[in-house]
Amino acid sequence: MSAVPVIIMGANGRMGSTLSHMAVHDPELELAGLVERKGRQHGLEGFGCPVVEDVRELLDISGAVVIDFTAPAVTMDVAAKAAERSVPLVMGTTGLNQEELDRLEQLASRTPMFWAPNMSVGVNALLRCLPDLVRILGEDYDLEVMEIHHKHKKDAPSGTALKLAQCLAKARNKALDDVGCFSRHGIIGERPKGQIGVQTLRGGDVVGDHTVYCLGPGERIEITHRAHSRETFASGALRAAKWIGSQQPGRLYTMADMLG
Ligand SMILES: NC(=O)C1=CN([C@@H]2O[C@H](COP(=O)(O)OP(=O)(O)OC[C@H]3O[C@@H](n4cnc5c(N)ncnc54)[C@H](O)[C@@H]3O)[C@@H](O)[C@H]2O)C=CC1
Ligand SMILES: O=C(O)C1=N[C@H](C(=O)O)C[C@H](O)C1
Repeated sequence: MSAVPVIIMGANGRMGSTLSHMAVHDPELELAGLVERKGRQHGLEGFGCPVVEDVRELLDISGAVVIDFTAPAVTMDVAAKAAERSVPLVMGTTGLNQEELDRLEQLASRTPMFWAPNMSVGVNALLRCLPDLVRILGEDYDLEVMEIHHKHKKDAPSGTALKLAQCLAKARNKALDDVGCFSRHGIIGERPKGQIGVQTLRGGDVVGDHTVYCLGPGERIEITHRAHSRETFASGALRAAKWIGSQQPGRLYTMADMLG
């Protein structure tokens, strides 16, 4: 089978750089092009592929897949351009609002698209198990999610923490918008039954930690996922890049679809 040509957005970013270094050593992939802002392109010429500012310059590459870990406005822009040219797209950007996610669903009718707020196998395995845990524990266990990330992260809470909390709420047939609590300060009174707390810590160079707490009478469960390096996320994204090209347009695919 021939190598899948990949185009990497934000190539000098923390994720873009990890993806580029991994893709160039993967025999099933061909690093076909890099996209980065003017003034941030230093060192990228060393990859030996075209380096551009506008992804449209690369969308004619036959069989190409675009990978995007940048920022919401950039992701929405590249999604529109990829849809226009029917180029498959894998996105990991977080901080997208519901309107933006709805727009991605619409654009996915024109080309296969994949989005996941966390591309690690571990977090996605946890998402699979949580509904059973919540159902078995019942309503007497208070549910909280806590996340820690490096000091450069721009969005809060993390996309993963939101996804975990949405999963917990859904397991109780609730919407996170109705039961989520995103900050506590001052005389807040007793914790309302059924509330799902989501708390954010920021500092240092933490790659990404997430803990789900189930706090019950006489006991508690704490489940923690810690990413040891960004390669964990990048390997999920590169696997998605190899997978997405053979999927039909029509919906926004995610890790659960790929992992089966
Ligand atoms: N889904 C997942 O598994 C993961 C998601 N993320 C998310 O990925 C996103 C990026 O994270 P980082 O790599 O840490 O950020 P970063 O700030 O290190 O990298 C973003 C890169 O995008 C570039 N960029 C900005 N505008 C651009 C444009 N118009 N065209 C091309 N490049 C442009 C920036 O110059 C920068 O190099 C965040 O939303 C983060 O939450 C991060 C890790 C894992
Ligand atoms: O910005 C990051 O670094 C990460 N972002 C993702 C998120 O918001 O959940 C995934 C990962 O935890 C790293």
